[in-house]
Amino acid sequence: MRPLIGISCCVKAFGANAMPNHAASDHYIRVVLGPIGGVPVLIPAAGEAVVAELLPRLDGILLTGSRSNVQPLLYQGPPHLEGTPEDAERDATTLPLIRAALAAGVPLLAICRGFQELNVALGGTLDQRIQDLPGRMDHSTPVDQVLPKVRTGKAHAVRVAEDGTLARFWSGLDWSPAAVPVNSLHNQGVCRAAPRLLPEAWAPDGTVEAARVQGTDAFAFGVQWHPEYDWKTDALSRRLFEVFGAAAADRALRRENAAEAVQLPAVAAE
Ligand SMILES: N[C@@H](CCC(=O)NCCCC(=O)O)C(=O)O
Repeated sequence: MRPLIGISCCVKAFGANAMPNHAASDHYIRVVLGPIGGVPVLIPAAGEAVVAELLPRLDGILLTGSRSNVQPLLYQGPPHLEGTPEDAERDATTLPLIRAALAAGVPLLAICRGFQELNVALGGTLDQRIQDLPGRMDHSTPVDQVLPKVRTGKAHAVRVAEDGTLARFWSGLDWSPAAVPVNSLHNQGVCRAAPRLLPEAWAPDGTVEAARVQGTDAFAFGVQWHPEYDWKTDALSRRLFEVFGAAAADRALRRENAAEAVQLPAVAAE
């Protein structure tokens, strides 16, 4: 049985009359079907009650990137600059989803906005426009930029902790912890890391680029970059998804065994 991987959706207005749609990019569907080796299950941005129903049936959670941003009120931050996109319904779904997934030991991989959500869900705060802060780099992409290479190409290098979980995921591959090239499509980033979030990779300006969640044996990891865009050509991106997929497959097996164990007494009684 392939693991069921929940994918967080945004609420986006498009189509006839710009009606609201619950949507996730095709890249996330392809990466679940590809190196993760699972079956994609879209999680609508429909709030906590749906999370409670869905989570026990899932084997992994993939938190997606988005042009929208976590509402500042959720981390006691100053209001966004006018025109900064938010998605309150997504926040009302993903933050409880993250806390519940960690409590239940459901493997979780968080990408870009998902990584920022992970930090906020666990009590951290965000910088809203890294490019405006003194001494920091511009990690963003112009919104009118359509060249595919912006997503698949590399924008800067990150330094990776040599003794961390990311280094372990990548063991046996050809890479150097001093400089791993990544793409970059964000304005915001971790300001104060949540107490349970342990940073494991940094951009040259100190921006946290990857972190693991402490206090759980489950796979619980986030990256600020976008491995979903280049896993076909980048072995490090691909490996990240494969390790997550293996953790989800393990959970699927345990769920299946537990379901069989529950059924056994009933069979014996017949
Ligand atoms: N809006 C946040 C999060 C950035 C993010 O998740 N970007 C995804 C962009 C996807 C794409 O354009 O291909 C921020 O700005 O930090």
